[in-house]
Amino acid sequence: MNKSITHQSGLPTMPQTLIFVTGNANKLAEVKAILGDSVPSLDNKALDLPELQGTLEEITLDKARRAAEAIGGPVLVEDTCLCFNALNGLPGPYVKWFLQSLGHEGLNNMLAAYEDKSAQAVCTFAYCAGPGQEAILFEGRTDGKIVPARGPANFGWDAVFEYETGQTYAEMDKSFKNQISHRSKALDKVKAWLAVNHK
Ligand SMILES: O=c1nc[nH]c2c1ncn2[C@H]1C[C@H](O)[C@@H](COP(=O)(O)OP(=O)(O)OP(=O)(O)O)O1
Ligand SMILES: [Mg+2]
Repeated sequence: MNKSITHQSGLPTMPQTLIFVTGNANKLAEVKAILGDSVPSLDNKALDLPELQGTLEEITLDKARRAAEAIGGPVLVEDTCLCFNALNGLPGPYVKWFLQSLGHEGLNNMLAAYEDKSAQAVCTFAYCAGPGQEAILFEGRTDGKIVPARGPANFGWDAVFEYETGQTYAEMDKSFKNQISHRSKALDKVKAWLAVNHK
């Protein structure tokens, strides 16, 4: 159970344990590696929450609300998008379903008609203090381009996303990915905010 600090007003604020809710073990491993001991109160819960359709902000805010209701306390969630510039940002938040149906080759084929293979990896974290509370967003973006798969295929679209070094995310040392990734950029903002607001 979460313990909470009580303000003079009597309203509970900033409970000590923050639950990161995700159904994705690879995301969890990266979040733990990036945050290290900097957020000692972080725990996690494996739940695959239903996701709304809409903008990435709407989807992540709604995901946070559902997570806070499921957990009954403060939560962190994140939603990851892969946005193809030639397709005005699609598949974006729907990349999970495109990847599941079409695979790495299908993601490449989606861009066959376009010269522009550039893409952005976007990670949006949301913090929600509890059921019925408004969530706050933290976004990180990394530019790259879509290439035929190279490297281990064990995490989503890592093998088809090439960074400016010429390596795909999948070919990188994990520690290097965790320095330059969309997720690490978003977590820098989360970390700074938690340091002030969540003790
Ligand atoms: O760094 C990444 N490198 C490669 N692929 C990635 C990355 N991060 C997420 N992904 C994949 C997982 C899923 O196919 C889609 C995002 O969908 P998304 O809903 O955010 O993730 P999910 O459903 O697996 O976990 P969650 O329970 O946190 O919603 O992109
Ligand atoms: Mg999901």
